Amino acid sequence: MLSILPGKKIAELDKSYAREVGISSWELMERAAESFVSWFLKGFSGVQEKVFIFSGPGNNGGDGLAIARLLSEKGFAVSVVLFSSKENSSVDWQVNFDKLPEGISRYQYPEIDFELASSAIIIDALFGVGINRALGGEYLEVVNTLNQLSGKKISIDIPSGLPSDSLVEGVAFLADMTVSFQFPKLSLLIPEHSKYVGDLHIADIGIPDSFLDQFGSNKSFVQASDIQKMHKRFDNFSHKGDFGRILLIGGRGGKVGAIILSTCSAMRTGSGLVHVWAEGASKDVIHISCCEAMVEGEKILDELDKFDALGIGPGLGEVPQDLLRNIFQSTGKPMVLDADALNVLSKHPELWDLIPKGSILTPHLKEFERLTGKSSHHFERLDKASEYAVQHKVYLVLKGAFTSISTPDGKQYFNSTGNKHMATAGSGDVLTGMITSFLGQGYDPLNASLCGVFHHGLAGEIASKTKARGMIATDIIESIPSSFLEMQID
Ligand SMILES: NC(=O)C1=CN([C@@H]2O[C@H](COP(=O)(O)OP(=O)(O)OC[C@H]3O[C@@H](n4cnc5c(N)ncnc54)[C@H](O)[C@@H]3O)[C@@H](O)[C@H]2O)[C@H](O)CC1
Ligand SMILES: [K+]
Repeated sequence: MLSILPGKKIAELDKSYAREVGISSWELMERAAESFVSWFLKGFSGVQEKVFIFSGPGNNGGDGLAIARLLSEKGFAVSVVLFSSKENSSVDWQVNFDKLPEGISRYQYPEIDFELASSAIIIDALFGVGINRALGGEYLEVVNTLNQLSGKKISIDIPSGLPSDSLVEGVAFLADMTVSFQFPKLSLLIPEHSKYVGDLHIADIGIPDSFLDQFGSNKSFVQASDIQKMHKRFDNFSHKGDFGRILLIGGRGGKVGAIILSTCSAMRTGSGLVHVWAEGASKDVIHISCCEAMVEGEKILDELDKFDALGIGPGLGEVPQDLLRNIFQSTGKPMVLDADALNVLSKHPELWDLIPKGSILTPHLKEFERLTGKSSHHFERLDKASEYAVQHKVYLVLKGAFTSISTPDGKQYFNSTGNKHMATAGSGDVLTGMITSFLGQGYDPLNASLCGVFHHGLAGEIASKTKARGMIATDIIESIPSSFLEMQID
């Protein structure tokens, strides 16, 4: 799992890692440049466009110069645009400046004709995590000009102008892609910054996770290799009881579709037995839509103990708070709370401390707002999510791009899968079914949340390969099995 360190810790990280393994800071920069170039070659090998690299005065600019050299060695037509004099630039910048091969065109800003770069690939190496104020002067001018150009735009480490741990002030580079070193900076994961970041890629520069752990960050970025280790393994003697018996509660009135999506998702996630509590005409509809499920009447609420996990909320509609209160008081087991169950909690804070410890709440941004009030930006929302999780000893899954999972012990995990096509009706109901399924299969609440969120995103990515904008929640469900195959989970 990749620790996410604050920007101001990164210089210290570089220094102590270089000392530990006996390499120079220049060698670490070279690794970063090599890692960027190997990513670049995967997507841009053989393209005819010129490459323009805009290099600022610090080590981000130094990365840019090293990348210029490496790309030129690979045969790309590279130009660099410089801003500071050699003496006013960082030490490793100077080393890389001296290593620039003859074949690279050099321009000292403002002596550059932007017509030359109009359809070139633009690489932004103006500022990285060392930015300490809003862009001004010639940097503001150049970023404004670059933002108008039509070619592909790539940022090194972080789009110039974005601070690594707080909200942008003023102008920043609008990248199509950002290649961030070792781990994503927190700022790259917040919705307000997505238009600057574009597609995010993480370039490994060889600092082991265990080394990053020493810096004691409470935030981590979760990738496929982490998820693989979290899955439970079942053997050939396993029977359906081992895969858990769960109860989903919702689907009243006109919202039966929501609980059907959760039910089918839970089945596809591997639950052995899925029961659904529903009312009236909903019962038949559920039976027809998911014939593997068992549909229950109100009596089942007196037998909650026989279930390994509960998922409450999708399509539940408005219910008296007593329904939740009774459920909370009759089982101490962690459960998943979503949608209308969260709306009841928003109106009745007196229920918060009755929620069984270790339960998983899965609000989208609006539901979270109803629960904890308006936030002025996502950094504040993340802090509130963490506070809520710690205070009420629950897991808070805040849904959206890079869904965050806040834990009762104050940690925060960010998911790496999913895409914009998943912002479709019912997508959240699918997630509820998946997390409840993992919980019922005996995963602890953290692993159930992380695996649920990860596979939900991966299934969405798989489905959108053929469905793109036309993808619907049912397509995500159909792709859950492929997400297991892709991750080699049997
Ligand atoms: N482990 C890693 O991730 C590695 C990252 N590398 C790269 O190094 C940069 C960070 O380099 P640093 O020199 O600390 O900072 P910057 O390049 O961002 O620039 C700092 C430089 O700029 C001045 N400054 C700050 N803000 C402004 C402004 N608005 N206007 C003008 N000048 C400004 C500041 O005073 C400094 O002089 C990291 O992002 C990676 O790209 C290493 O290459 C290897 C390991
Ligand atoms: K940059």
